[in-house]
Amino acid sequence: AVFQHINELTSTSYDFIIVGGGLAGSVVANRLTENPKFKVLVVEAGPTNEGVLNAVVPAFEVRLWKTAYDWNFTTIPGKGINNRTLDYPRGHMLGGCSSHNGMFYTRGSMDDYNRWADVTGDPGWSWKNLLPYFFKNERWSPPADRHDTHGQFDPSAHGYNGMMFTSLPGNPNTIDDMVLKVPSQLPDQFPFLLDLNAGRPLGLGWFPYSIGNGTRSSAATAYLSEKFTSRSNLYVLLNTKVLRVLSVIKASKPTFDSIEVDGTAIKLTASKEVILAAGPINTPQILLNSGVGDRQFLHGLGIPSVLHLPSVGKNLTDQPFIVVSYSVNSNKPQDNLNTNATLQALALAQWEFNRTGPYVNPAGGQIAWSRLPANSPIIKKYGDPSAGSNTPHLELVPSNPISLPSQPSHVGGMGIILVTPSSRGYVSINSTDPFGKPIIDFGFLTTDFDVQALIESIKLSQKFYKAPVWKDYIIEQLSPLPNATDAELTDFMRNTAGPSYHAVGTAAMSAPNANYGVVNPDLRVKGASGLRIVDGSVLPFVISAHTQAPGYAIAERASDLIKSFWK
Ligand SMILES: Cc1cc2nc3c(=O)[nH]c(=O)nc-3n(C[C@H](O)[C@H](O)[C@H](O)COP(=O)(O)OP(=O)(O)OC[C@H]3O[C@@H](n4cnc5c(N)ncnc54)[C@H](O)[C@@H]3O)c2cc1C
Repeated sequence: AVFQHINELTSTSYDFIIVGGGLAGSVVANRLTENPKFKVLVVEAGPTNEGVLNAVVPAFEVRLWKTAYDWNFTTIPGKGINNRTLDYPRGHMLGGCSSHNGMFYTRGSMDDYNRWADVTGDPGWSWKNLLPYFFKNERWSPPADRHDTHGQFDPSAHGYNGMMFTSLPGNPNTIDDMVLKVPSQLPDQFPFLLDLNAGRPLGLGWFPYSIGNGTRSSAATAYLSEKFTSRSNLYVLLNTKVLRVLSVIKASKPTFDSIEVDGTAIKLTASKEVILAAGPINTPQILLNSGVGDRQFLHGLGIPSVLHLPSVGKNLTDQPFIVVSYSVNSNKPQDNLNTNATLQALALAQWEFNRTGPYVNPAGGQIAWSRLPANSPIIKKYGDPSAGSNTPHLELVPSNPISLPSQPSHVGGMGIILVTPSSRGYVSINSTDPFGKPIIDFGFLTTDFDVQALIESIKLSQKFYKAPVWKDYIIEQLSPLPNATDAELTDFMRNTAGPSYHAVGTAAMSAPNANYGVVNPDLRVKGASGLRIVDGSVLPFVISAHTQAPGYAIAERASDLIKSFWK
């Protein structure tokens, strides 16, 4: 059942308590309660996703930012980005970020997973062994407009019986045909790639969204719909913030068995495990508030140390994002959608009528993923942070033209992500107050590799728009200026780079005998009992893609690990 307030709970003791009903927490809650013997409580700080139109209409995702459905984080001034602070939205509702993300559904490269298996010594995290878990998550479905998708994906790379809908873009974008001509005109830089999720994402192709029947599919809609929350062993408590995880010492180890929540002295207990799934920003914050982290640091703040784990909150990774913009010739009505209220009303009416039209696409239809060449002087000089030769360094997403009141013509261009950054940051706290805002610094552009690779990406995007197909479309490059020097491009990036919202790594997995890391490959916290972490914070490296698909695979596998541990 779903409860709005802690006073509604009829019991304070459970087998498992899951902290955070976000992407991973929803999956684990669903899978654990497949076993009727497990009594599971999910505690989610935010409200329900149900009935929230902006979490349903794919194109409305950004309308949830800076609302009560968002944690509204802000980073501290970043050294590599000219001391700018950045807004950092995170989903504050059932489904977590999966209820308000961009819905790109990308797995990354097989190398990403194989490196992770190597580093942790657990082959279960390899590409081959995780594939069944991707399939358990994915239910491939027709696009909203039911267009013929032949030649737009590889059927063997997808799951058809999983929990969450995925589909190719469901409404034509005005630049689709031009983008798709680039591979034949510039085959060396941008070869056509049939499927970006088949393990070797190098080239240009269509990408899927977590959308089914023209609506957002999220961890909440897929794993915590009424069909599942009506299970008699599943309890979902909303609007309740967890402040700390609590332990007792057993056999000289901290054994976690309960949680402290906002606004009540009631302690909720877990006889088997507390599972932290609060996401890569909040999970380390809760750990630090609970005395799990670097002992000396916590001592300095006046927090009694429960478990000395210096890696908590370290290794924060996200991928820097920049935009190269152009003025473009565009005369399609759809390109005025962002400013024309009549078109917007029509688009919403169409969506409401039969879940089709421009509002079924949150963004573009294709991605070009590219790798710096093996003989690149950047790699020679600074090393290669990627996981291997199947792995892209750069993601280029050609963007649909929009009309801007400040510009006489439409504006289009390229969103660029450095998917394999070598910069790292941290999440921390600066007081004993569990309600305090976390300190967040991504360390963006603090390594030479990142700066140089992004300079390269701008040049690559310029090559992209040199393909003959763009001749009548591109008017001029607006920003950065087309003839900018490398020094000017560096300034441009430091002044404009933002996040991709793909935070990971702050409670990283490592081999059981490693002298760093927060969890073992089975996701149990090192040196403790009764505490597991299942969310994006356990990723040791960011995947060379967007992070929701790996999040689902982690949570699906974690559920099996937990089930077999308690068999
Ligand atoms: C704006 C945005 C756009 C994105 N776009 C994409 C995309 O297009 N494609 C993609 O693949 N990925 C995207 N992502 C990333 C992806 O959504 C995340 O990687 C993924 O959701 C992380 O899952 P998680 O389980 O680690 O955390 P979350 O999904 O963030 O779940 C954490 C949950 O814990 C809850 N919580 C936190 N603290 C507490 C507490 N103290 N007490 C109780 N509950 C708590 C939160 O409210 C939340 O529900 C995007 C993310 C954002 C923010």
